[in-house]
Parts: sequence; C-alpha cells; structure tokens
Amino acid sequence: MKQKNSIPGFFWNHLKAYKVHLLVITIAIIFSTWCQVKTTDFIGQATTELAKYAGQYFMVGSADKSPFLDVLTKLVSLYALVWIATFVQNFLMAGVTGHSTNNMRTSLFKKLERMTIRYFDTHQDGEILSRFTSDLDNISNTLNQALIQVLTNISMMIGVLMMMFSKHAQMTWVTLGMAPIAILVAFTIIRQARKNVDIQQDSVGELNAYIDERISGQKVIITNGLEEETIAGFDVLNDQVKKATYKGQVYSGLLFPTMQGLSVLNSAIVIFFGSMLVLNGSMDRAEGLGLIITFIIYSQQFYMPLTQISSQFNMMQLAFTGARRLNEIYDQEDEFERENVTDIDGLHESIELKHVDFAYTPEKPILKDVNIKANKGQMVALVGPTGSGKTTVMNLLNRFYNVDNGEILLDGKDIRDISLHSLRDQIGIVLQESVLFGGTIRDNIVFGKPEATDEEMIDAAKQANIHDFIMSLEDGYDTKVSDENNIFSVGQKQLISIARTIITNPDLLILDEATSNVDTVTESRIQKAMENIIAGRTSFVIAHRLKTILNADFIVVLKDGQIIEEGTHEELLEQKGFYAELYQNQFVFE
Ligand SMILES: Nc1ncnc2c1ncn2[C@@H]1O[C@H](COP(=O)(O)OP(=O)(O)OP(=O)(O)O)[C@@H](O)[C@H]1O
Repeated sequence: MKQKNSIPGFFWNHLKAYKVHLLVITIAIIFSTWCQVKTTDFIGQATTELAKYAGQYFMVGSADKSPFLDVLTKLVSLYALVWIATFVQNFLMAGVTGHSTNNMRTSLFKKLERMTIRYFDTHQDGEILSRFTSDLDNISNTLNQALIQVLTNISMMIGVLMMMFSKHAQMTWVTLGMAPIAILVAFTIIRQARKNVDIQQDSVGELNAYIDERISGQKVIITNGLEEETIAGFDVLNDQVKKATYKGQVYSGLLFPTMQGLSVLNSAIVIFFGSMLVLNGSMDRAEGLGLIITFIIYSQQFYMPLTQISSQFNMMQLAFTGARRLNEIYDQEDEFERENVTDIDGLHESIELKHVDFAYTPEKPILKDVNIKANKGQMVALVGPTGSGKTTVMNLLNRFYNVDNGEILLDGKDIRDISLHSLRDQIGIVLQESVLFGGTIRDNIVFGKPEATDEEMIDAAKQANIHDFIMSLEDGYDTKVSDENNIFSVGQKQLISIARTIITNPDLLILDEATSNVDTVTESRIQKAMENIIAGRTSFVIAHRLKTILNADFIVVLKDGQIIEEGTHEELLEQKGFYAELYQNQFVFE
C-alpha cells in the first residue's frame, strides 16, 4: 500500500522548485513590513519635531526646521523602499503561482491518464472535473493573494510588537489590552460565517446539480408537461441558496466593522492613557503627542492584520480542502503492471479465457468460471440478458480490470505478463456509446494513427461505410465535431468509430454493437461495416440484434456471469434453449 500524501506534503511537492523565489519573497516581506513599522516611528518623530518647532517659533519668533525636514526625508525614502519591496513580492509571487498551478494541473492530468478505469467507473465526470476547476482555483487564489498577505500580516504584528515594546512598555500593554477580546470576537464571527458559507456552497452545489439534471432531461420534461413542477423545484432550491447566502454575507460583513470599532475603542484608550502620562508630568507635551500618535497608528497596524488573518483563514481553508481533494487523486493506484513484462508483436494463435472469476466489488461476484477460446481469425459472439457480464468480459480482455482467479492467455502467455501498451496496441475497440473528440472528422478517424495518409483515412471510412455521408457534408472530412455541432446520429458516430478502429489495423477486435436510435438504413450500414472490419481478424462481438452474429464461428450465451450455452447459431437453435428462445422472440418482434 503506498503512503498517502499529506496537505503540507502536497504544497512542498509543488513549491519546492521555487525555494529561492519563496526565500526572496519572505525576505522582501520582512523588509517591507520592517520599513512600514519604521515609518510609523518616523511619523511620531516628525510630529514631535513639528510640535517643538511650532512651540519654539511661537515663543521666540524663529526656530530651526531642519530636524523636522530630516525626519520627513527619511519617511519618504522608507515609503519608496516599501513600494519596491512590495513590487518584488507581488512580481515573484505571480510567477510562482502561475508556474506552480500550471504544474499542478499538468501533473493532475498525467495522473488521470495513468489511473485505472475502476476510478472513472466509480466517480462522476463532474466530480473529477471540479478538481481541475474549483479546487485548483482555490489553491491558486490562496497562493496569489492570501499567502503574501498572511505572511505580511504576521511579520507586521511581530514588528509592531517589537517596536511598541522598544518605545514604551506600559503603553504597549495598554494597546494590547483589547487583543484577547478582538481575537475572541473575530473567531466567533468567522466560525458563524464559515458555517453559513459551507451551507451556501452545499446549496449552490445542489442547485447546480438540479439545473444540470433538468437541462439534460428537458425533452422528458416537455413531453410530460412538467415545466411548472420543474420551476417549483428550482424555486425551493434557489430559496435555500438565497437564505444561506444572506446569512453568510451578514456574518462576513460583521467582521470588519466590529474589528474597526474595537480598534477605535482601543485608540481612545491609548489617547486617554497617553494624555494621563503627559498630565501627571511623566513626559513633556511634544513627546507625549508624538508617542500618542505613534501608538494610535501601531494599534491600527496591530489590529488590522489580526482582522485580515482571520478573514483569510476562509480562503486558506478552501485551499487546504483543495489540496486534500487533489491528494485523493494522487493517492490512487496507477494501472497495475507486473515487473518483467514483455512486448508482443501481434496475435498469432489464440486468445483464451481460462477459469476466469471476476467481481467489481468483493460482495458481488460477476463472472464465474468462464472459459472461452478464440483461435486466430475466429469471430466469437457474446449474447445474454442485460447485466449478464458481456461487457465485463471485454473489460478483462483489454485489461481495464484484472481477473480475480484464472487467467487470460494470448498465444499461451498470461496477458498480465505482457506490457499494457503492447497488449492494447493489438486491440481495437468499438464501444456501444461511441465517443467523438473535439476537432474534425479527419482528426477523429486518424486518432489512433495520426501519421495515416489521406488514402488510408478514406479507405478506412469506405470500409466503415461512412465515406459517402462524410462527402455529403459541406466541409467533408474537415467538418468540425463538437458538442455544439452535434450533427451525427448514434449510428453515424459508431461508423466513424469503426473507421477509427479499422485504420489502426488491430489483430484483436472488440465490438459492442450500438443498441438504440439506429434507423434501418444505418443499421444495415453498421452490419456491413462490422463484416468488413471483422473479416480476417480475431473478434469478440457483443450483439444485441442476433442477426448480426449469424456468421459467428461460435456464440457464447452468458447468464448471471456463467456460460449456459455455447455453439454455432444452428447448433444453438437445435438445442432449443435460452438462445433459441431469444432468437425466436427477436424474429417475431422484427
Ligand atoms: N464498474 C462497475 N462496478 C460495479 N459493478 C459493475 C460495474 N460495471 C458493471 N457492473 C455490474 O456487473 C454486472 C455485469 O455488467 P455488464 O456491463 O458486464 O453486463 P452486460 O451483459 O454487458 O449488460 P448490457 O447488455 O446491459 O450492456 C451488472 O450487474 C452490473 O451492474
């Protein structure tokens, strides 16, 4: 069992390449906050110098303003340094965020390409997609915005604390007096806000799922006249979102004014205590004024970061959740490959399932002691009621899943001892639900053999009986295929898939016949295309219409994962068993 990735491990793995950048960013942050803290000190000094200058000027009619101007010059220089350091931080961090999230996206996609079909069979597409969108976005936003701000705020608080203690310990304790209350208040508000934001996100998720489901089922809704009911269902969920959003916003909105109020209250206490120091003679007036102004600013510089760290906690929490969810993907096992596997160059003799047992989940056995042997060039048809295990046999032949007991032998060699890529190079699959990728028809046909010539492509399309249809389109083979341009029927899609398989010239064919929405003309085209592709090849065909498999070398009838009958069409009819009954039923029906 491989070790699970941790959240700190996730960030370390993706950020370690930028160690030097992050070090420079941290130094720039510390430097810029030190400058900011220092400017406060200079504002205090400038106030003191100005007060001294004004006092002297009123007393004797003239005064030296150079000490005041000196402080002012230092102040302006410090601001310039702060600007430069902040620019460096943001510039470097934008680069680190851009590159690291890009790498995260790439490594996530590569990982998906290595993962088992089991994972895709047991997770919804939208759920997997959301890791690329919202989870990666949350991580990127946190790196880009929250990280610098949190580091700045922490170093600001430390710097302010150090400066305050070095200036006046008593005033510092007075300034910090409100801190425990502020932390408690911030914590309580944020906890409430987070609770409601979570509810808000859940209800938004529910609403999205509802909209998604209703859009895909729009035809059923219209034909059943369920528009009003659908709107009513939407209203209920939408109302939930409204209420949760309102509460979340109210609590989030409370944080800043409350903390601002506490900070103002704190400033009043600082002014009061500072004035007491001047009034009881511990300090002269100009110095006292400077100190009060310095501590008012320090108090704000201390409380503001506290508020900001608390509010960024939410964003960081989302990034941690994102990292955990991405780790769930990285934690998945890759496709299983034994050591010392070998490559093969084709199927020369036979392919055989020998005493195969298989279950997707331990509690529900699917295939039980299945034995099928196809010699080179033979066509094997799999027939049986829905759920009997036909597709499962195909999944095992292609090693989407591995057998639990028994073995599958290709020319006498266990397919687990053959490298996955060379095994799959020999196999061509036409699935029941044909998939077309974004691009042109040409791209789709040459998908498995990008170097194919136009002649090869056209030849494959002709064999698949789809060439004439493609040529009837305005742009021919350059016709765009996309979700928006869904001009193909189920049957036509399957014919394009057949052409895609033919062009790769596989030794072993796995065909799952399209069952629904195929008109009779397309059906006979598919029939012809299948005959063309099967000729001279070893093939396993799942047939739903029995007339497609009358020529099969032998037919295997599966029921509840077991072979119940086996033989040629004629032999099975003679047996007058399950197959004969199925054939009679279809014959009458058609
Ligand atoms: N990924 C999976 N995880 C768990 N169970 C599965 C999975 N795929 C299929 N099954 C179950 O395995 C059994 C056999 O399914 P299979 O798809 O092989 O049947 P089939 O004969 O091809 O059916 P159909 O003719 O409807 O396509 C069914 O009970 C099905 O529910």
